[in-house]
Amino acid sequence: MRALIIGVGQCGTKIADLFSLVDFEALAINTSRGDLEYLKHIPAERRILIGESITGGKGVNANPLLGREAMKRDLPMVMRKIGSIIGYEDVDIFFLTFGFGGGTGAGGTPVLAEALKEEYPDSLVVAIGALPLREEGIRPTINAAITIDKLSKIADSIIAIDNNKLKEGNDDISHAYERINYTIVERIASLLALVDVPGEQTLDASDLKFVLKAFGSFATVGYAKADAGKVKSLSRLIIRSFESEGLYLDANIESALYGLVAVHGPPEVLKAGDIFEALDYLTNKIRGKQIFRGFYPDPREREVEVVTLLSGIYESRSIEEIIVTAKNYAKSFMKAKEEAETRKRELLSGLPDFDDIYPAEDEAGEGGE
Ligand SMILES: Nc1nc2c(ncn2[C@@H]2O[C@H](COP(=O)(O)OP(=O)(O)OP(=O)(O)O)[C@@H](O)[C@H]2O)c(=O)[nH]1
Repeated sequence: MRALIIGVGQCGTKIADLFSLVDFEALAINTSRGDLEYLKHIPAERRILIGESITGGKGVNANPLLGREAMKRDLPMVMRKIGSIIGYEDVDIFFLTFGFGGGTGAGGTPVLAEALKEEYPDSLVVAIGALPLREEGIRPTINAAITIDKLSKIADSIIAIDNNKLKEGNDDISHAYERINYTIVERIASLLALVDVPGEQTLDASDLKFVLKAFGSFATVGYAKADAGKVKSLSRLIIRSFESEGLYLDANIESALYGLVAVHGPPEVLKAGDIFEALDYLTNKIRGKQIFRGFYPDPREREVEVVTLLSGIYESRSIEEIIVTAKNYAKSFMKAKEEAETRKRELLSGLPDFDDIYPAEDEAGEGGE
């Protein structure tokens, strides 16, 4: 299976950079030259500066209108670059990584997603976006809500990562982001690493594409890992991967349409009875009742790793909170704006124009003679 990871904006390019570290094909797109230079693993020729004519390479300061414009202006150059990386072998899935709350990622990602869909209709476009922290204030929430709406009409699935759910205690923010980014990459890389790999019962690219082709609804990746010697019940470990602590989005998994579970570990632990018990449980729990599965017994392995992907989710508290907050804010903002306009009209109405007060230039001249 071929996946191409494209990071947009600072958050997105940092995540793409980690994918590059674990050997995925990745590229980085940003309006900020400094942020592109800061990356460690994506080669320089795969870092694309956009919107230089608008921002001078200095970023868009959380303004998604500028992020959108930057991507639009430089889209031909971006698509040429992507085409040259792809060459003649098809890409199965484009993963676009970005932060929902910023300007470059939120504004630029939907534009790029649409162009990719048009140019590569057989490939999937899956958005992987970090949702803003509550304490960041209203603008990131608005940016996120509008971007969710746009992507839901373009992308095949949206894997939303709720920063609020992954941020722990008093972690300082840059460490928190770093840890969250590792978590995202570890989970998705583990999942992708198990596709098209020989095993007991395997997952291939078409299974993964089937699960992710979910008309722009939400998907979430769960994960659980344990020392093989310490696993008392594999079925409980599997269930843990998709119960709430395993997921990084507050979501009602019962609303999911499709699921996929991959289990990797030493053969003596991968007992069929245990695996089927957990799969039956998950199949009955989700609305769509379709679960794809892959078991990968590996005698060299000492840990058991479970990756779960649930898609077609349309009930999520994390998402609802953002949409409702943005809608309420928009409503009260529009009302305040209307009131301000009414007051302005009332205050200024009845004022004369200059010519009502001052005599015209030639009249003044005549008067002066
Ligand atoms: N998980 C995660 N979230 C991040 C990270 N960096 C920023 N964010 C989130 O992403 C949003 C900001 O997006 P950025 O990527 O920094 O912004 P940008 O797209 O580069 O846009 P501009 O900075 O405005 O040019 C905020 O809501 C942050 O919470 C990160 O490294 N990891």
